[in-house]
Amino acid sequence: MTRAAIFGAGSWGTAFAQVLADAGAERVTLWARRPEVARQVREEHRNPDYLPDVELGPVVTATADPREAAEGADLVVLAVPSQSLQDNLDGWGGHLPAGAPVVSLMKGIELGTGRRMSEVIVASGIDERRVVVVTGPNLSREIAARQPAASVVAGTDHATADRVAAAVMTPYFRPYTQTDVVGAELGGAVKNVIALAVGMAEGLGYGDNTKSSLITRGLAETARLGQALGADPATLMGLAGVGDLIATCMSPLSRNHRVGVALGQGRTVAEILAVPHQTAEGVKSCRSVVELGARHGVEMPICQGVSAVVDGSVTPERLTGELMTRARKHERH
Ligand SMILES: NC(=O)c1ccc[n+]([C@@H]2O[C@H](COP(=O)([O-])OP(=O)(O)OC[C@H]3O[C@@H](n4cnc5c(N)ncnc54)[C@H](O)[C@@H]3O)[C@@H](O)[C@H]2O)c1
Ligand SMILES: O=P(O)(O)OC[C@H](O)CO
Repeated sequence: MTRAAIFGAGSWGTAFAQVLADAGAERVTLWARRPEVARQVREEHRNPDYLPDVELGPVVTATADPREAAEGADLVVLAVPSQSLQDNLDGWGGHLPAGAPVVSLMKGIELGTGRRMSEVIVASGIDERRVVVVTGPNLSREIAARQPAASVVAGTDHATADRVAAAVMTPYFRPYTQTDVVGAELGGAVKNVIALAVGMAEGLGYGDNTKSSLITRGLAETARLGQALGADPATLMGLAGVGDLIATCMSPLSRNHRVGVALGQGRTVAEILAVPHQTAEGVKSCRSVVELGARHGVEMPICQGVSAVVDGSVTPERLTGELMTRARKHERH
């Protein structure tokens, strides 16, 4: 039976704790940065800041001490904001148990380096074969409500991915194993940026034709980046690509979608982020995705446009005009 340590007690870390518990884990320990969150999970079996309506079972506990969280764990899960991963690993990476699979739930690209989260983890000294990525159309509130969903469990070592898949399978959470870590991570990171664009379209008052066009052309950008980085195109046609893109772009539960709507309604990033909110990875990763694309000669006009709106150099209205008046081209190019 699994003894899991989850680093990051936000929406997804907490919902994933419930998945592991429902899949039969013996113990799930959440590491929370704030002692108050750890106390509430431990004593009240709730995480009011992130999943207020969810009662966590007795198997789920929490601590603010990373050493205590990691002690005796045979499965490690990382669920902190992507841009904080390196700092976090610098702080407590040394406590992670040797040999345990390390699961990344994060969907972002590191600013400045263009690294995927698995690359950050491997660079910290963890063997690549231990690293597994769980990604797909998995909005935390729906998973926490035990609504059926499928997911991708990707690892370069299939046996490790399969072990993780077995540890998370429940009647409402269906994992599919994969060995294409690059495609799985790119799908998860780029869809957040496209969801910002789709949200902007909604905020501007546009309808489903506009959103569908952005989703489809966003997928074309993701596929081009994937091809340049060696991803399997089939991965991006699966749950980690199309699946997550649809869920994130269309759902009012998506934080990226919601930030996009606010931008489309004319609010600035500074105004939106001034209100305490949960992580919308696309706000930071839009720039790193564009830089990664540029480094590999990949044209990503929607991501570039989103990045320009986020940095305040273009308005969503102007971006619409710019995207619609680009030179005509063949659909496959
Ligand atoms: N929420 C979802 O539906 C969902 C689903 C799949 C994947 N993800 C991905 O999971 C990752 C985590 O997202 P989330 O939804 O749990 O975010 P969240 O904003 O709900 O929670 C983030 C957690 O990290 C903590 N945190 C913030 N800054 C930190 C720092 N510098 N160091 C350590 N901890 C810090 C917060 O206090 C919080 O506990 C993201 O990469 C996200 O894209 C989220
Ligand atoms: O709320 P978002 O926009 O971070 O999206 C959550 C998940 O990644 C959806 O699969």
